[in-house]
Amino acid sequence: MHRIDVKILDTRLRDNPPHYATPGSAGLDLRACIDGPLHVEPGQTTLVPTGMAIHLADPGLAAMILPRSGLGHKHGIVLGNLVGLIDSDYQGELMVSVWNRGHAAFTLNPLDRIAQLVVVPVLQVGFNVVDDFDASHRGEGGFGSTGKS
Ligand SMILES: O=c1ccn([C@H]2C[C@H](O)[C@@H](COP(=O)(O)OP(=O)(O)OP(=O)(O)O)O2)c(=O)[nH]1
Repeated sequence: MHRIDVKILDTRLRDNPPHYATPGSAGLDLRACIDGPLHVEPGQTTLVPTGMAIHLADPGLAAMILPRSGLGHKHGIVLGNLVGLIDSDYQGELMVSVWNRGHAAFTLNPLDRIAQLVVVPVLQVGFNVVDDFDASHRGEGGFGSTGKS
């Protein structure tokens, strides 16, 4: 198992340090470290602190912030950046861009679980600049080019 360093920046998280909800969870819940209720109006995007920082350190790792499916599906609460990408050398507080894409105002309360963090492996590659690629089956076809009768 990989182990990464975590800083708890908000003392309210000390009683509930980061842990996966179940042994099979892929996502670590991120909580809204806000001082009071925060109303997010339809169409509004607001940056919410999570009270924690991670340092992945290994360039072979990255983390992604993803929406919670229940919040997104039932309430339209998703991410203003769609996906947040956390670099392995980032050491600042994890921030969540909360976007209310729904039609009703939504209230976030302190320590609500607002998004989830997934740690993923990353391949760092070198780029060879070429004039032509080796032939491939697909070539340049895309955007629905397959499966036409
Ligand atoms: O949802 C997010 C997305 C990013 N970050 C942090 C971690 C990430 O490593 C850093 C930079 O993110 P990104 O590279 O996506 O931002 P940018 O807009 O390209 O700015 P920068 O010039 O800082 O790279 O911001 C978050 O806390 N939450």
